Amino acid sequence: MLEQLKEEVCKANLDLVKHGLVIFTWGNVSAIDRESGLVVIKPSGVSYDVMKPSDMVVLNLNDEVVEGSLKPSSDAPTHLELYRQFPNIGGVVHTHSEWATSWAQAGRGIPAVGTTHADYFYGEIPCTRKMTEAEIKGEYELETGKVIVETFQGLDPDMIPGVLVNNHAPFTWGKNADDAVHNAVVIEEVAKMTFRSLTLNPETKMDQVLLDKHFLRKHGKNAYYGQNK
Ligand SMILES: O=C(CO)[C@@H](O)[C@H](O)COP(=O)(O)O
Repeated sequence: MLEQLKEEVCKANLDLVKHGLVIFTWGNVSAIDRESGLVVIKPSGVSYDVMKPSDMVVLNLNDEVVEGSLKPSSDAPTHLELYRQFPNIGGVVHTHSEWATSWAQAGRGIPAVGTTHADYFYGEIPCTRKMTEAEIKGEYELETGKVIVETFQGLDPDMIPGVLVNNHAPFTWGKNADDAVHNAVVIEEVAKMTFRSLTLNPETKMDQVLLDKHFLRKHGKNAYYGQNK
């Protein structure tokens, strides 16, 4: 099981490069085996050019390395906090993709103004609040995870599978690593298109009925916004 998950996570990390979402060693992808509670994540600082499945690092949800000789991604504490608090997710992605990072650095959430967005995110993709000095000076990556979870109080992470971390960059998630990468590609595309739409027409908005139509058609009748399931 873990060997297959290492293959999947390694491929997902390499797919970030394929989709043009990362350069150098930026970004990271992980996945969790919910049965064992073990998380497989990219090693820190390793070039994608030489990355292979056996380089992946295995952690438990207490952030302890249980397998692997390399250092886990520096963002591992953020991934782990999301797995602890969002029980339905199976994969997490972090990138510094250009357009989504621009919205994050501006401290703005991405509003839903089109059906491309609505097919994947049921409403605005939120931006977290600024982190406090204490949070930044503390266990920064863990605190980053906590501020993401705080941002989703009253929101359903299964219906909005992504977030912009203020002054930082996007995180996305999904049912597995591949799904999380898919959402990372989409958040970058809607970041680009929404910026252009608002530049052309700052007043543009999307009716709730159209948002409902597109999201509910793709994700089923039980999906609803702003309530706990
Ligand atoms: O967010 C960041 C840096 O701000 C990360 O995306 C790093 O760029 C990748 O770190 P590793 O996963 O290689 O530790």
